[in-house]
Amino acid sequence: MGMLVEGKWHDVWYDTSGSKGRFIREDAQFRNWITVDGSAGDSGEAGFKAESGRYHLCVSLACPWAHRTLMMRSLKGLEAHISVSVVSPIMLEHGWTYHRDEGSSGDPLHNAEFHHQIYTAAQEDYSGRVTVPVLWDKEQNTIVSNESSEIIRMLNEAFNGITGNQDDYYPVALRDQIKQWNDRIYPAINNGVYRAGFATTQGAYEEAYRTLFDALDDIDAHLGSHRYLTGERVTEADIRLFTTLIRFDAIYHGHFKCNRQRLEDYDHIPGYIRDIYQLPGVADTVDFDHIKTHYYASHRMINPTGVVPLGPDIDYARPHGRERLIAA
Ligand SMILES: N[C@@H](CCC(=O)N[C@@H](CS)C(=O)NCC(=O)O)C(=O)O
Repeated sequence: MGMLVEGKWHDVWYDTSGSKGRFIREDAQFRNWITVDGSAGDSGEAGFKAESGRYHLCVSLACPWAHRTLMMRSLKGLEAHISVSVVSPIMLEHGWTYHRDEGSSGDPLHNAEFHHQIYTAAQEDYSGRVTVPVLWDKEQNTIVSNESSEIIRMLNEAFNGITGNQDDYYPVALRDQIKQWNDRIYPAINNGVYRAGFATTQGAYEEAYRTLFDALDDIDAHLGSHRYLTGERVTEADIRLFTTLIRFDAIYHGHFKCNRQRLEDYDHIPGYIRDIYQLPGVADTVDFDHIKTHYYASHRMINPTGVVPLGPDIDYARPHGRERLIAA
């Protein structure tokens, strides 16, 4: 774990000393947009036009933020149009790497050994965290975006003319509802599990834990009468929630101390997880080997031995029974 300072790699863990032990996630810095016609917006920088074969995603199969982009790529039928490389699940003093012997696909873009080389290839003097996902433009040789919430919106709408896939996970009529869910779920759940797991004081941990389970309780109750968060159709809010939920019992419950209960012990959340898991193509984006190896073997500050637990043994392919909520 580390970061770049003016293009040079430094091996440092998250600094919580100025925030009373609270983990604060840094904002992503590359925030450009792919559009249908490549229009650059008002700021005048070069635009990014949706084209088949031009863009590439660098992901970790372990990372819930990167997982959003893989899910959207799959649901929108973009596999043949946007290529992917996968980092090693083990992230230690060099940050994310492309070590093939540890399960990485290698880096087809620059044959880089380290993911931070992708950042300095885009911007020589980059300062900041070196995260996945990264959406890379092979034409301009630069990073379009390293913010998953924005990448999934681009994948949802910019490539429809190329794929013919018109499925809309961010429909205009549901945007207010989606925003309300995202605004609650991001701090309390997506980032909430990290706030619990990376807290370095008892108070910071307890605050995150309570907020997390309050939100999960509310969602479980909501899902008792709604198949998906906004009702009858899957939206980006479900995709964003799913990537945290699918990791919860295997990782966050133990490793991040989110252990009031397992998600499997809720009434409605387990069926909801399986419902999304069983959407076409989604199961193929879930890799528990990478997920478990990454968290348990990389966060040596939390798990110094790096030993990876064998359980839990949960069958996400078993029937979910949630079709009944559509007719209700
Ligand atoms: N806001 C970013 C966050 C991405 C992120 O934090 N990814 C984690 C992996 S789960 C990462 O790469 N962390 C490395 C680091 O912080 O040094 C997004 O949603 O894309």
